[in-house]
Amino acid sequence: MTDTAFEGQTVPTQAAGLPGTVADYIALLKPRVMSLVVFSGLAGLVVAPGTLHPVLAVVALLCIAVGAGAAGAINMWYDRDIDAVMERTRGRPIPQGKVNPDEALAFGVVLSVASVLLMGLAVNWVAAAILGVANAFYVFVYTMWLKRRTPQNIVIGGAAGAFPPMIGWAAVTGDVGIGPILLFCLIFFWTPPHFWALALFRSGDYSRAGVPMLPVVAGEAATKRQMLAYTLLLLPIAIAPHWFGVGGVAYLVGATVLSLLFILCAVRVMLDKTHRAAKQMFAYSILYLFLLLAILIGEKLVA
Ligand code: HEM
Ligand SMILES: CC(C)=CCC/C(C)=C/CC/C(C)=C/COP(=O)(O)OP(=O)(O)O
Repeated sequence: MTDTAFEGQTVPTQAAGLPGTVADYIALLKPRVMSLVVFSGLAGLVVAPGTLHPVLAVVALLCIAVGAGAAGAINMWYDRDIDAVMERTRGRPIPQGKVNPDEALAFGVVLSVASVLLMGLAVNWVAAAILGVANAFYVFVYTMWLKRRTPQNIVIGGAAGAFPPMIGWAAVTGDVGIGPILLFCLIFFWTPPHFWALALFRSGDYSRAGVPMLPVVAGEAATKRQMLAYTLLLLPIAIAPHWFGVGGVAYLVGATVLSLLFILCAVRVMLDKTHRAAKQMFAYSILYLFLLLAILIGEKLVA
């Protein structure tokens, strides 16, 4: 493998004709992000009324994992130009020349179609349809349409990541009611503070790549105000499932305390002149969603 200089960094060029390794293809699926996506699908599956055969439950989760990962691979294919100039993403398989863009696209498309078909044939077509919509939303609405055009990209595009609990729920019941809609809302309103916390300390990346993320376009102060507004909105939204029979008292208490801490994070970010509080808020955002979903799952399992 040879190396070329890229913006002061050393970036390996593609090893002539060599296919990427398994690890490179796994990296295309954005596995760390997708782990929480799958966990949110599991939460929908567990809290839905009724039961699903354990084998089918595993198949449903596998389809969510593969479908979401495949959308991530197509996102990496489309965004290969900006990924190459952002410090956070320039180590990815395509900008590193480890996977050919056409192969990444084919990989993503084949897995997207396969995950939806398998979900439909093995589980049910309602869950399959929502998986297909989530996949298409991430690829076409967020990645191709909004990401490079508007600072509201992740507010609208965030809907893609909010579908997995609904998919898990529909895998069990074959339909969608108020419960999964509220879980959708939870992730939908969680996404802006989750992402903008990261965008605050990565704004140099986005500005260099010409991506109009909120801190780049509207500035840090406006972004911080928006983050606080979303965390305030999230408090009643996070506890709402409890009033509709999804999540018991432990969930109500957990959602209240965790949401108040999220608001506190947003206040600290507003007062912080450095990016320390934003980094902590980004890490907390992941813990917040993980713990909320874990309480939901745990409570249902011990009931
Ligand atoms: C449009 C919606 C979203 C946007 C724009 C977004 C953006 C991001 C970005 C840019 C990162 C950094 C990734 C990296 O460094 O490789 C990240 C990390 C992460 N996101 Fe999100 N996210 C969104 C929705 C979600 C959803 C719905 C989930 C799960 C339910 C999620 C879970 C995570 C996790 C677990 C990480 C940490 C990954 C790591 O450890 O590196 N995100 N997110
Ligand atoms: C079932 C299904 C299809 C679910 C989709 C799940 C989903 C939309 C998760 C969030 C996507 C995500 C990591 C966005 C990152 O933004 P980016 O792509 O701009 O981040 P990057 O700069 O790291 O590429």
